[in-house]
Amino acid sequence: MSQKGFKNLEGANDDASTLVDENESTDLPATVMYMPDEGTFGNDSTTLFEGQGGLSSGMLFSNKKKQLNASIQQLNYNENKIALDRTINQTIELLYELSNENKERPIFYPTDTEDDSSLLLNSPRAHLALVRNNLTASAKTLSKAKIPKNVEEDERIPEFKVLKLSIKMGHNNHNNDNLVKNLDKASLATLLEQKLNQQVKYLLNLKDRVDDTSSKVFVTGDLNAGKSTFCNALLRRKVLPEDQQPCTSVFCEVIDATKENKGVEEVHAVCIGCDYNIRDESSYEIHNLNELEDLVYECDKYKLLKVYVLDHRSLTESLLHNGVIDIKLIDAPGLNMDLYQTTQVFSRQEEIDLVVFVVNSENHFTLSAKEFIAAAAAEKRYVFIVVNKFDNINDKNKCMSKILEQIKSLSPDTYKNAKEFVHFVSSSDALNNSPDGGDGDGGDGDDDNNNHNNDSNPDFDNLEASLRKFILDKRAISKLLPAKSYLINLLNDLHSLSQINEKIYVQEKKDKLIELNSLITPKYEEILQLSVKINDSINSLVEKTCTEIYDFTKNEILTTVNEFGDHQVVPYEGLQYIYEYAMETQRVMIETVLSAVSSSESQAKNLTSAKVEEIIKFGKTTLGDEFLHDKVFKPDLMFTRRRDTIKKNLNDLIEFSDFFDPSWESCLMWLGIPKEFVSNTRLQLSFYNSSNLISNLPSSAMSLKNQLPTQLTLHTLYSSTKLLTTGALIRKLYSVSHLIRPSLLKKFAGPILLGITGFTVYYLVNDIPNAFPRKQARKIKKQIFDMDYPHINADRISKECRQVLNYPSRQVMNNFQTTIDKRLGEKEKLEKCIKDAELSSGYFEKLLGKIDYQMQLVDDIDLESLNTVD
Ligand SMILES: Nc1nc2c(ncn2[C@@H]2O[C@H](COP(=O)(O)OP(=O)(O)OP(=O)(O)O)[C@@H](O)[C@H]2O)c(=O)[nH]1
Repeated sequence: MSQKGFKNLEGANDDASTLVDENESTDLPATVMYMPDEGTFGNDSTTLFEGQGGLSSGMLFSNKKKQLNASIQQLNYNENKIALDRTINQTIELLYELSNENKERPIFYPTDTEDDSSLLLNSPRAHLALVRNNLTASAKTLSKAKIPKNVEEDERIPEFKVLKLSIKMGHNNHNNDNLVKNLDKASLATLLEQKLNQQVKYLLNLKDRVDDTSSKVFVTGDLNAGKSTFCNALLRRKVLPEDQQPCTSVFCEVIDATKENKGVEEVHAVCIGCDYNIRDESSYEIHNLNELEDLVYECDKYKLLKVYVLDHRSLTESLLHNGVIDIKLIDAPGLNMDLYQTTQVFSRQEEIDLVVFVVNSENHFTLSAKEFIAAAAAEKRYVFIVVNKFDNINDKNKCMSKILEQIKSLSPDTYKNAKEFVHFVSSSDALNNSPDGGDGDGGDGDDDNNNHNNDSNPDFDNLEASLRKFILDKRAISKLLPAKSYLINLLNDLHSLSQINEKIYVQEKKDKLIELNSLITPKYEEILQLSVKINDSINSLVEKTCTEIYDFTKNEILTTVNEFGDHQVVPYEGLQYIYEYAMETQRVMIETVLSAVSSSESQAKNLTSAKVEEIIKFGKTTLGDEFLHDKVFKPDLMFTRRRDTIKKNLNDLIEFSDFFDPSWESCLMWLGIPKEFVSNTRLQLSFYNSSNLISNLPSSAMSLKNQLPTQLTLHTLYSSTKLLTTGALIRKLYSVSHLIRPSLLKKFAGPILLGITGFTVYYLVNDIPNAFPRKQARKIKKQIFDMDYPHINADRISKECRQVLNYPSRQVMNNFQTTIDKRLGEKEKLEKCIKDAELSSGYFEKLLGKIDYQMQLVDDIDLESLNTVD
């Protein structure tokens, strides 16, 4: 034995009564040891070494060797127990870890069911498949797997042994697979969470079971199969009530009274809801053994009956009182009693070491029996099968082969070791053939006294011997193997689950990355770029439109104002209506300005409407269905506010001087000179205004003489189609001045002056209809320019248009933003998915490593080979 193996024992909660440490390995253990080969017990070795008892040295050596072997086996047992304990703890850690992962990122649970018909009858999954086979109405209506036929075996969805999810508790749920299949990932994750928690509890129970020095033998079977009779036959006493009618409906745990109840035979009835504690009498009711007949029916009151009995047979005969380990026999209610009881029987499995299944040889296996054996065998590997009431069978060989055939598919290991594990017996005969016919207490209390003749029931003796051998001798197998098998199954399930998840997440990461890079990111970037482009286009469209509106409004007002004064705006009715004429002229001029503004507004309105449509079209063509246009544009509501304050701000006071506007130009026009001519000479005549004359005359005085023409007549002035130059005109005036003498002047001055005055007055009065509009136009124009009216209105109209255009623009851009947000959301979601998939695949990869390590550890626990010294 390795040093390491001994170290492992340190600090462990070992079976202290049988543990031998390194220093003591040469000494024999002080306790009684069962000698498997002989079926006897060795005494204190020191006595043997001292030669007391009169044994020969050869015998002493042989005894010592056996005791050493027994000690080594015990050490092996303890070492294995510690290794199992440790693996259970570490597996619990793995379960916690998995459960936390499941909370963070739901674990994928495969739900497709496999085509069971492909399973070999003896394959590891065959028994469960068989159970399912039987559960469905017909073997042919098995749910077909969704997996394609050509998928490799290793890619098939595994059949979980331990982590199989079920929606309803209980075993008889026909539609469970289908129900589970239809669940979504989150619901499956919740179910898995519950399952993982259950497994933690189960493992903790398993640990208790491994640490528990006693062995619990669970006797179950179909209703009325003879379970109680079988237990009684093992005790060689009628302790448990037997009846032709189903009777046992409460679990009865038969315990050796010598060890646990100070040798007092009695029943401790544990009520439903109470936790049994032998030292706390309030946790149970005490009854006599003979009351058991009534107590077993009280399933509504009691959950467990602890039956303390004394077995006075020898240590080598008694199973209960064997001197090696405490054995507890649990007589369970019949499986098909009712659903609740059956479920209870199933759930008690987790706290038992060995299952003895009693089947009525007349009926063979029922459906629930098959299901129970399959489930028990999956966990415990070996199931004892007692085919009872064999005395009633005529064709015993036929019955045997039929039953063995069925066991073959239910528990392959049991079938392989049928000699050890399958027994055809008659419990009633065994009980009735005992010396006192099963009525007494079975012996005189002498442990080493073998007074009874059991040869009359070799089959039952054989069964009893096998049971003893398995529980006592092969304790490592009977006690620890179920725990090991369970761990292997659980770790296998965890391995399958992790492997599937790792594969799925690696694939998911790959798929999602492809989706991200080829679809989502380009789509997101496309919409982003499009949004920038559309934003620019819309902005420039709005800008262009507003500038256009500003320009034409300003232009419209300016043109209108500039045209004032060129002609009368209202008909002139005569001097007597001069004031009305003035008022009307002023009003019409202002109205004209206002109508120019108004026409600009309606033009702006039309243009804005067209541009609003254009902007919406932008949105529709670029965003398609994603563009939500829920606002209706109403152009009529534009420019409904008070337009301007021109009337208020204009000085409309009419002055006397407003009616007179003398000028050469107007005078000439009044005289009937064509307008074109007047406007062409306007510039030249402006030279003769006083300021020009003052500044220009002195400098050009010297050259004047040379410039004067030789002839200048008014006729020339009127008839010439050619414009007279200023110089020519002055020269002509100068030459005429030579002809005018003072006497002549004196004679003509008066009438000329009178004529001029009369002409002037006449001109002024007649020019009123033109002079007033001209002057008024100048006045209004000046005021309009002073108040910056064209700009203010152009600005106002274009601003309102901008505001209106901003609505659809904003709507389009908001829609873009919504789409961008949506795409970004999709992108981020996918990125999170990828990250999660990466984390999950990494997590499962690591977990697989840990599970593999644990599996290796469990695999290394060697329960079957025996270490001995030669
Ligand atoms: N012929 C014959 N009858 C038996 C044998 N074992 C049990 N019986 C009878 O079968 C009947 C039922 O036996 P029980 O031991 O009460 O059966 P059970 O399985 O404990 O019954 P429940 O616990 O109520 O399900 C009794 O009348 C027994 O006498 C046997 O080996 N041979």
